[in-house]
Amino acid sequence: MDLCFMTGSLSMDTDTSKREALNNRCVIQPPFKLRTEEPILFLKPPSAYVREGSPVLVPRYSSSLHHEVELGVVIGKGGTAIPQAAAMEHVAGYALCLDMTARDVQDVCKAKGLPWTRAKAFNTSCPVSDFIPKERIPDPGNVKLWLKVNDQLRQSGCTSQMIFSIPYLISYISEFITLEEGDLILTGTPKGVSAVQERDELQAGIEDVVTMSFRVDRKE
Ligand SMILES: CC(=O)CC(=O)C(=O)O
Ligand SMILES: [Mg+2]
Repeated sequence: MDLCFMTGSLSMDTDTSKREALNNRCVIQPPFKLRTEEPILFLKPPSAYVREGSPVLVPRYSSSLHHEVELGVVIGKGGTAIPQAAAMEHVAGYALCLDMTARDVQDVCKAKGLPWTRAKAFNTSCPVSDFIPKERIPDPGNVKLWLKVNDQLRQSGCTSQMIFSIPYLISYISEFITLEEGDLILTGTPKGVSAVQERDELQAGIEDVVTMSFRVDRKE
């Protein structure tokens, strides 16, 4: 998997009418001003990926590392300006992902109008499961995700609550960033994000499709 695109800021919502209205729009229209209802995007580099067996590291500069469980969409066929109608043809499959976020740092960045790179893109900030072939999730817009910390359920939600559908996100991003095979798009997290501590055990899953676990450690 290559670059990791993240969609953020309240990416899941329970207001169906708002969701439907947004998903019917796919092209950025001039003037090129970010509308608040557009997805907020940020990037994670390949060094953010971490696989089971290796720990998630709390950055030295953070005292509030949060978990965000998310469905990741793996691009199989690249493209530019992909129409929503064709978007799913570009999907190879999925991965269960955690968008680990240094919330204290993100709050400072938000207050100062700075980018979220230090809060979201540090080493091990993107734990990922094994690749899940597309056929194993026939309806990615309606799967349940969960996350436990030390066996306590913290997050439980359904991708039907996403504000932005997967075809919309692929179309939206590819308008200005060419998507490439292996890119991973994280689609937003359900409610319940909370802080983790050194030595915590994180477990997450997608229904009966996949589970994964990670231990939290502090960078020496
Ligand atoms: C405020 C955030 O960190 C947004 C985000 O990443 C999300 O999944 O929502
Ligand atoms: Mg997130």
